[in-house]
Amino acid sequence: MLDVGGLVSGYGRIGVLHGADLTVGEGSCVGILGHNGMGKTTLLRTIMGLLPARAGRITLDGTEIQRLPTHARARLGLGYVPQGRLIFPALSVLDNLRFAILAKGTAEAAILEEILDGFPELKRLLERPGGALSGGEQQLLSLARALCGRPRLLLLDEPTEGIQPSIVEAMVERIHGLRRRGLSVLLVEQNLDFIQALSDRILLIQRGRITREMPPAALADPALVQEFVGTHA
Ligand SMILES: Nc1ncnc2c1ncn2[C@@H]1O[C@H](COP(=O)(O)OP(=O)(O)OP(=O)(O)O)[C@@H](O)[C@H]1O
Repeated sequence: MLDVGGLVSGYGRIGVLHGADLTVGEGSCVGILGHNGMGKTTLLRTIMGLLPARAGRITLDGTEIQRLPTHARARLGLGYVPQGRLIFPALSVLDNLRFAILAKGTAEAAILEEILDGFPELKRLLERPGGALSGGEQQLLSLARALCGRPRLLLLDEPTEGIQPSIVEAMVERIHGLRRRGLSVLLVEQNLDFIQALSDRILLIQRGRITREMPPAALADPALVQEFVGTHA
């Protein structure tokens, strides 16, 4: 479904991705692991069109999208949950969701009902300002917002960062549920249990390139984890 080849991007004169290659098959979940600063967020932002690709190709279901603006990529089925839950803190939960639906331009009531059925935790918080939610609740809102666009492939950037274990479990359940309904996922994550629970394949990113692929079971090997994951570049 997603095919990325030779992707190059960065910030100003700083190169970050130096020819990244990866694929995500229809209905599958691919996890990306790597030390801090290796380019995981940059990879997702470039796929979503928030950063321009300087070279390389991004193909979604056979259509080249690397030159399309972000909203066109969203219309073709890409959804993005950025790191750090970029919700509107002053808007209520309901208005945060409405805003996302407005951006999609589809019938509000039907989508709202569908989304809230999947997020019972948010249903009782609809009038509360987004900024007054706990970190985990904000993360669920951020996920719910991305789903308002009815994506077929979801790009998830460290969804468990700074949230309590019970919400991590809820996120795993939620994402499993979405996958059962056919959603594909590209997941950047430092939480090894989370990435192992969700991914069919795990890719390692080192200095802006995908250098290795491994099955999720390989994360049981502490030496391997020590070598490729962690906080030091
Ligand atoms: N807006 C920016 N301007 C300049 N350099 C940036 C910018 N954002 C990120 N970088 C640099 O690009 C490199 C890759 O950053 P990126 O956020 O993609 O890494 P990451 O693998 O997602 O790291 P982390 O796990 O810490 O989120 C880093 O060296 C970072 O300092």
